[in-house]
Amino acid sequence: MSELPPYDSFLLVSFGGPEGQDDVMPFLENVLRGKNVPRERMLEVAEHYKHFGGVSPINQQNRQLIAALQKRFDANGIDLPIYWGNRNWDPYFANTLRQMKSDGKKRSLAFFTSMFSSYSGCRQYRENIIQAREEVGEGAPLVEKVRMGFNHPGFISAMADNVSKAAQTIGASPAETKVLFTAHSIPMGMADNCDYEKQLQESCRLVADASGATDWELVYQSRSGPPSQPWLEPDVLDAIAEMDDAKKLGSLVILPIGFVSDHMEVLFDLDEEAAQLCQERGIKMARASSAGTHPDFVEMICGLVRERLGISSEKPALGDLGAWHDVCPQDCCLYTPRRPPMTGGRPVQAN
Ligand SMILES: C=CC1=C(C)c2cc3[nH]c(cc4nc(cc5[nH]c(cc1n2)c(C)c5CCC(=O)O)C(CCC(=O)O)=C4C)c(C)c3C=C
Ligand SMILES: [Fe+2]
Ligand SMILES: [Fe+2]
Repeated sequence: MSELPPYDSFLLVSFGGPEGQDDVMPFLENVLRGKNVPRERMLEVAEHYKHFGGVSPINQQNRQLIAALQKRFDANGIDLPIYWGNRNWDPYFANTLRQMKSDGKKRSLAFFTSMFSSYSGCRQYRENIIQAREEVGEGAPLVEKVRMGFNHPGFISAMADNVSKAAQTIGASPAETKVLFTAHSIPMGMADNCDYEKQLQESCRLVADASGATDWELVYQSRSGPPSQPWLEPDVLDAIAEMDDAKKLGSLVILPIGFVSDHMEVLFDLDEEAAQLCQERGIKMARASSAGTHPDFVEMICGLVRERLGISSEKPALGDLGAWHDVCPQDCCLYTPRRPPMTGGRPVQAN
């Protein structure tokens, strides 16, 4: 068996987003290809993007993350050039891998901008990368992801810090307010085959402990399936209304723990819809920032890279689940939709 080349590059693997009005529909066509999502939902989401000028904040946030990472790589003596590729918008994976090949890169460590394991956040990215490597052909670099960081002390402290800062803006401590953690809802057929909910529950519990929050719940947002298909619940808006009906909510902090930066879904579903609902009901609401470029989060990514480079032998993880696997098992994050997708890659392993 031939020996693997050493890691020579770092790849930020992300989702991508439109950069103007004309990009919105082609972007959404990319996102929803092969997914059982009604056309009306796609048009509804298109309106959210158009409402913000057709520009998703995600690409700019990824540029900022790369800039912050570059500084931390330099300070930590990590000598890997940083590349960036997306699933749904420019720069697409195949173009990035082509560039890496022409720069002579052979083996890359990748960070996926999803903190929790699911088909979309894990396996689908690995399939996308296999497909992109096939497109690039011989000499395309190998890509290996670092482990999931949902219980890493750096992620937990960044999230706890953001909860505390948000609570402060409404004159409370985390212990004095209700805290809702939100994550992207996914179809039950997807949730059944991965550890998404288990990791989310653990992460929320750890952030609550670290911030001193005692009254908290995990809820979901951005559901996109047809009404006939079960997705993870409760929805954030339903949860707020139900809780407030049961016992008047004085104040509320919402942390989108399932998103690593303040995406359009966060801006629309939380800063517009949830904020409006809270205003109507007289609930003091503060939305905590997602991880973004929080120094502890950036340091966490550096730590995950250092582990894989062998610079550090520690694998920090809080709570009960331990450090997640470096290499995904064969059946990791499979998705068997109730209705087969129209298109899509064959199930493959990319580690
Ligand atoms: C079948 C499942 C999903 C559908 C349908 C879906 C539609 C959809 N999603 C976005 C925007 C984003 N989705 C993101 C992440 C994400 N999406 C799903 C599942 C479906 N999305 C999952 C499981 C995840 C991973 C969650 C996570 O851990 O981050 C993101 C964030 C991407 C990132 O930060 O890299 C966005 C943005 C749209 C617009 C959409 C269409 C209606
Ligand atoms: Fe999504
Ligand atoms: Fe996985």
